[in-house]
Amino acid sequence: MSAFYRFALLSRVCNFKTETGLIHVGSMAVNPGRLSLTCRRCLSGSAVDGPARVKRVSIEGNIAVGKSTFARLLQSACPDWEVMAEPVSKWQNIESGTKKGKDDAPQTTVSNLLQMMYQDPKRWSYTFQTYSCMSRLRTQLQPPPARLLSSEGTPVQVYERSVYSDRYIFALNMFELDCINPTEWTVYQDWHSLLVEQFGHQVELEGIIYLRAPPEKCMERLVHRGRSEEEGVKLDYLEKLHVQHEKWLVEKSTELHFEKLKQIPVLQLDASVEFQSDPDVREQFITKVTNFFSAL
Ligand SMILES: Nc1ncnc2c1ncn2[C@@H]1O[C@H](COP(=O)(O)OP(=O)(O)OP(=O)(O)O)[C@@H](O)[C@H]1O
Ligand SMILES: Nc1nc(=O)c2ncn([C@H]3C[C@H](O)[C@@H](CO)O3)c2[nH]1
Repeated sequence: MSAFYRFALLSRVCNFKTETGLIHVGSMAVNPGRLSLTCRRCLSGSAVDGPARVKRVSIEGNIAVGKSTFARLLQSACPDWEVMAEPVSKWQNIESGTKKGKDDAPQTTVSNLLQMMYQDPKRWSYTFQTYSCMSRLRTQLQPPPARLLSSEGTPVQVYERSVYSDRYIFALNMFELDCINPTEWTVYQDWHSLLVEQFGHQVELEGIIYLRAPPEKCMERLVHRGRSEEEGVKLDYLEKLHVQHEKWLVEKSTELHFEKLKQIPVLQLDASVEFQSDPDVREQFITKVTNFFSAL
């Protein structure tokens, strides 16, 4: 595809305006902070139909595949898109403050549940999944910002992972690895189903973006990122998570328990390509995402 055609295509769906007023798609993420993006009608508009319903989409993918990086790209590309980050820092800093010291002064302990889970998965996986799922639920229940509610385009709330990957990727994987025992797995599934059914439409998604890359590439990025809790993560673990993603989102062989989830459209993107230094690749990604959102 020629550069001109790409430019024309992207300009049709989403006009990016620089500070100078020039439409300048190619430099979009080179320096996103400098951009003022205007694409109120970048998605099939509902301006004439009254307030738009906010669509909800999750970004799924293996550890270190690039979800946060991709999410930042989306956030800078269109004001109608609101990205909700995975609450990792909450899992790393759990404050418990009930114990009293000798002098009766209240004491606060901070624990890192992410680290505890990686260091002793048999002991902590169930606890981790209860907390990760609860924090994802809280994120998915947050109302959209006013900016999205008053949008004349098609506003989209984008979540980094979801209550569904919590169950069908991670908790399932931990069960299969024997880090969650059969009783814990039954209990987890029971409350997970109850919560998702009770919250109904509030936690439903309209679409999923699957960032796909070979586990070896994710391992490379994980090592490069150097998050201390992940020091002991082996390629074998990423391979298992890759298989879980493939079964759920590509082969569709994972047993699902929610009707809407069985029909959900999935946009698959090749995340093994380097887009941070390549504006053409970024443009292609944004175009695909824009078209995907407009079709939901
Ligand atoms: N397309 C890319 N090309 C090259 N490097 C990338 C790309 N995307 C992300 N990275 C790098 O890979 C590392 C992991 O990226 P990131 O933190 O976005 O992953 P993630 O999927 O959000 O991770 P997690 O599963 O832990 O939430 C970072 O160092 C990031 O700079
Ligand atoms: N066991 C387990 N269950 C989850 O639901 C889950 N979600 C994320 N993670 C790990 C992956 C990254 O190291 C880090 C940030 O994504 O947290 C999880 N680990």
